[in-house]
Amino acid sequence: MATGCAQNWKAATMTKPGEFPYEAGLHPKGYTSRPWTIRQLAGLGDGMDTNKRFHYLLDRGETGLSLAFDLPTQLGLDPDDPTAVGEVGRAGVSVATVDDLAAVFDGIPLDQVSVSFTINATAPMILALWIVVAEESGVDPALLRGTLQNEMLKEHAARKAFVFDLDDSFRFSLDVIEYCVRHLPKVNPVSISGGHAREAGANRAMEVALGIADAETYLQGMLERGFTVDQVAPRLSFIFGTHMEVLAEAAKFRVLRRMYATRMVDLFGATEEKSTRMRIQVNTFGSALAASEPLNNIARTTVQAMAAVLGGVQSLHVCGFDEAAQTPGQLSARVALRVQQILLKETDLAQHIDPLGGSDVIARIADEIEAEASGWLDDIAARGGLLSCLRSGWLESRIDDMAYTGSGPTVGVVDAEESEEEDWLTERQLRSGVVPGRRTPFERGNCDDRLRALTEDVAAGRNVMESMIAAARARASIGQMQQALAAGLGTAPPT
Ligand SMILES: C[C@H](C(=O)O)C(=O)SCCNC(=O)CCNC(=O)[C@H](O)C(C)(C)COP(=O)(O)OP(=O)(O)OC[C@H]1O[C@@H](n2cnc3c(N)ncnc32)[C@H](O)[C@@H]1OP(=O)(O)O
Repeated sequence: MATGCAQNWKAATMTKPGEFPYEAGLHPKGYTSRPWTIRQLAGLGDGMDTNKRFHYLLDRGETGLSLAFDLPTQLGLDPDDPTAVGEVGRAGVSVATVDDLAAVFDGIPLDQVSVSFTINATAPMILALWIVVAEESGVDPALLRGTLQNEMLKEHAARKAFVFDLDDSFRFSLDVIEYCVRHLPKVNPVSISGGHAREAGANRAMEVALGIADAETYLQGMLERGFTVDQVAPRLSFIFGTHMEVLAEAAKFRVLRRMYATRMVDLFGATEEKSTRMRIQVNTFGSALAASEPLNNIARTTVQAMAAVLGGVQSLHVCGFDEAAQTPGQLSARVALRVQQILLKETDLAQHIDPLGGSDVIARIADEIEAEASGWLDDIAARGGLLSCLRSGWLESRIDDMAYTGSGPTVGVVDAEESEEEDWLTERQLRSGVVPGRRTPFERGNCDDRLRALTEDVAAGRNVMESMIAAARARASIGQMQQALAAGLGTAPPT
C-alpha cells in the first residue's frame, strides 16, 4: 500500500458527508434528505411503445427517466436505411425526427422530470430534437433537466458505437457540452463513463482511472475553447458499473469522489465547490448477469444495487433479470424497479448517513484501488494523455489484456439446470416478438437549405448545434443530419 494513499485516507476520514473531498458522500444528510434517483433504462419499438413503458414505470414510482435508443438511431441511420434492417426498434427506441421524440414524451412534463439519454455519436442530433420538442410543447428549453451521455472517448475505447474518427467525434461532443454550458443550465451535457470500459474487460481500478481521465480530457478540451474550469465542471456527470463484490464496489465510489475532487483542485485549480463534486449514475451491467437460470439475476442485481447505495451514488439503474438474453419485458422491468424500492423502503440502507464511514476494511480496499488507479493515470499521462493512448491503440490493448483475466457469474452457469423460467422466457419471446420494430411512419421535411447550412458550419469548424437545431425544426431526420455532418467533414458527398 502506498504511504501517500494511506495518508490521504486518514485525511479523508476526518471529513464528513458533504465536505471536500466527498469520500463520505456529496450531501450532509445523505439519502435521508433525498433518496437516490430511481432511473430505469427503457426504450423499445417506436415512440408510442416507449411512452407506454415510461408511463408504466412512472406510475409505479420511478423518479427519473432513462431512454435507450436502437442501434440505427445511435449510428445516425434512418429506419428506412437498408443497413438498419432487423435493428429498428430493437434494444432501444427508434427515433428519426422531432415527431418521434415528441411521441416518447407524450404526457410527460419535460421541465419537471429529468431524462437521461443514452446517446453518443448522435448526441448533437438528439439534443437538437429534444430542444425542439420542448419548444413545440411550450416548455422553455432552458428549463430542460437531464443528461446526455455524449461520451465519445469511451465509445472509441470500449463501447464502439462511433461513426467519425476520434478527433471529429471529440469535436462534436465538445460542441454539445459548449451549447449546454451556454444555454441549458440544468442539463448535464456528458455522462463520463468508466463503466463501459469495465464491461469491455477493464478491472475496477482501470474503470476508476478511465472515468477520471475522460473527465480531465473533456475539461481540457473546453479550456482550449476558452471556458474556465468552474464554468464547465459543475455539470459534468459520471456513470460507473457495479458488480458482486459489495465492499470493493462501494469503496470504489468513495475513491472516485475523493480522487476526482482532489485532482480538480490540484490539477485544474477549481474554486467552486460544485466543480469538485463527482455526481454518479450507476448501472448494474449485463456482464454481471447470466443467461442461464435467469431468475438468479434478481439476487445478483439486488446485491449489486446494494453496493451502489452503500457507495452513496446519485442515481441507479437495475437490470431486468432477462437482460442477458433480451430487451427487458414489462415484468422484468417492474421487478427491477421493485428491487430499488425494496432497498429504499424496506431496508435501513437509506436511513443512515455514510454507513461505511470509519470501516478499516473499506479504508484498506479504497487505498488499494486508489494506488492502482493512480498508477494507470500516471501511465496515461506519461504516454501523452488519453487521446494519444486511444490513437496508438495502447488503451484498447490494456483493456483487452484484462478481459481475458476477468470473471463473470458462475452459480447456475457452470452447473446450469434446464430451468422453467428459461423455457417461459423463450416462449414469451417468440410469442410477443422481442423485436417490436416501429409502427409509426416518419416523414422528412423540406430542409435542404438547413442541411446545407449545417454542412457549412462543419466545414468552417463552427459549433454545429445552432444549425442542427434549425434543421431539426424543419423536420430533418437524424440520417439527413448525419449525412450533412459527413459532407462537411469531407467523408460523404454534399447533401
Ligand atoms: C448500458 C447502456 C448502454 O451502454 O447502452 C447505458 O449506458 S445506460 C446509461 C444510463 N445513464 C443514465 O441514466 C445517466 C443518469 N445520470 C444522471 O441522472 C445525472 O447525470 C446524475 C448522475 C448527475 C444524477 O442526476 P439526478 O438529477 O438524478 O440527481 P442529482 O444528484 O443531480 O439530484 C437532483 C437534485 O437534487 C439535489 N439533491 C440530490 N441529493 C440530495 C440530497 N441528499 N440532499 C439534498 N439535495 C439533494 C441535487 O443537488 C440536485 O439539485 P440541482 O438540480 O439543483 O443541482
